[in-house]
Amino acid sequence: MDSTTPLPGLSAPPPPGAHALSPGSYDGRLVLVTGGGTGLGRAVAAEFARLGASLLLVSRREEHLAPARAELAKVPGAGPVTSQLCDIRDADRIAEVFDAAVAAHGRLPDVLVNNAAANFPVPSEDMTPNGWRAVVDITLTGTFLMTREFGRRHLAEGTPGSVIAVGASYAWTGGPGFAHSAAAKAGVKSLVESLAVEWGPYGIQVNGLVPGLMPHEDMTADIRTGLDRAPDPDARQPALRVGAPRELGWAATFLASPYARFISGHTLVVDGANWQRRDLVNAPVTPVREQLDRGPFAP
Ligand SMILES: CCCCCCCCCCC/C=C/C(=O)SCCNC(=O)CCNC(=O)[C@H](O)C(C)(C)COP(=O)(O)OP(=O)(O)OC[C@H]1O[C@@H](n2cnc3c(N)ncnc32)[C@H](O)[C@@H]1OP(=O)(O)O
Ligand SMILES: NC(=O)C1=CN([C@@H]2O[C@H](COP(=O)(O)OP(=O)(O)OC[C@H]3O[C@@H](n4cnc5c(N)ncnc54)[C@H](OP(=O)(O)O)[C@@H]3O)[C@@H](O)[C@H]2O)C=CC1
Repeated sequence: MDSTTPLPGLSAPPPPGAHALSPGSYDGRLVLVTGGGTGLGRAVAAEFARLGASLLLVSRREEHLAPARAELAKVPGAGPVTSQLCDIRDADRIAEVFDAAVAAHGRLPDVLVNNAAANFPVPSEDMTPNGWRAVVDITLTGTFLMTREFGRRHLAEGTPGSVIAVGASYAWTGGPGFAHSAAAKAGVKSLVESLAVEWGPYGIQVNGLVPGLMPHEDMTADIRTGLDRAPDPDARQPALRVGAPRELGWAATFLASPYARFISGHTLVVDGANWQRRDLVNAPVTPVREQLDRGPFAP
């Protein structure tokens, strides 16, 4: 390969509609996806549906859930798709969601995908206590409350289950400009490790799943604006491309499958090695305030 030949990077994923596991692998299984109405949650739900799963989508806004329900019900091979409105910070409402799952689907969810999270870019010195609380309560406490209810129900019934918690790689590295979310995701990673040991004896597997940069049309405006400031996102990744949401879905369907039953307490990163990236000569530091176009700090 001479210096003029373009580098291949990591190959493009198989096309939408392809699946890694056999058709019908999830027939008769119920998968609950929080935040399943938008973005990566909807993409993960679609891959379970393609393999025959029934779905229960959970989030706060019907305008997110209704179109997703309609779209996912049309996936060839999908089981019934229902949804429940719920703020995952509300433990009482979460209990009602599990009651509704049994009423609608005749079974507890076999798989819980904790995908819902909250995030906005902000320099830490500007962050309000309420802004911190909103992100940590949704991302960490909400994940705990959903997982606790899933575990309690299965322990009471003596049935097995699989939990996946969607994380972010700044759980390991810290996330300048996203300190609340990074701290919460570090908590999620730790929670996975604790619960995998606590509940393994009861047949409940608990794993983390971390997407790399996977742009999608539902990204919040301020994250989208931040990304738009950096042209050619593909060239900024070691894979020479960003991730496709379906790649997270394929990883999730593997992690909750019988082939991954001995994997528990693990956090799988699907990011083409982006979080491992280190340069001998780093790019100059741009302070977070400057990245976010903020003027000098004014207390
Ligand atoms: C430098 C930019 C680079 C960008 C490129 C990198 C991208 C990497 C991203 C990697 C990881 C991604 C992780 C994700 O989690 S993405 C998921 C994002 N999705 C969501 O957040 C869901 C939708 N979001 C929300 O609903 C809201 O943002 C919120 C989380 C705040 C919802 O909570 P709640 O309904 O309780 O919120 P309130 O409206 O009552 O607000 C609570 C306090 O938070 C303050 N707030 C809210 N939004 C913002 C904002 N955009 N900026 C600053 N502060 C905000 C709000 O003011 C409240 O605080 P106060 O009462 O003190 O005012
Ligand atoms: N996209 C990316 O590149 C990356 C994403 N991630 C992670 O992937 C996951 C999905 O992110 P993404 O799809 O991009 O983001 P989205 O903003 O599309 O999804 C967030 C979802 O969470 C739901 N949600 C937020 N707050 C609550 C709440 N209190 N109760 C119930 N549901 C709630 C929202 O639905 P509603 O508003 O209806 O409540 C929405 O569907 C998150 O865990 C995120 O941290 C990590 C790294 C990179």
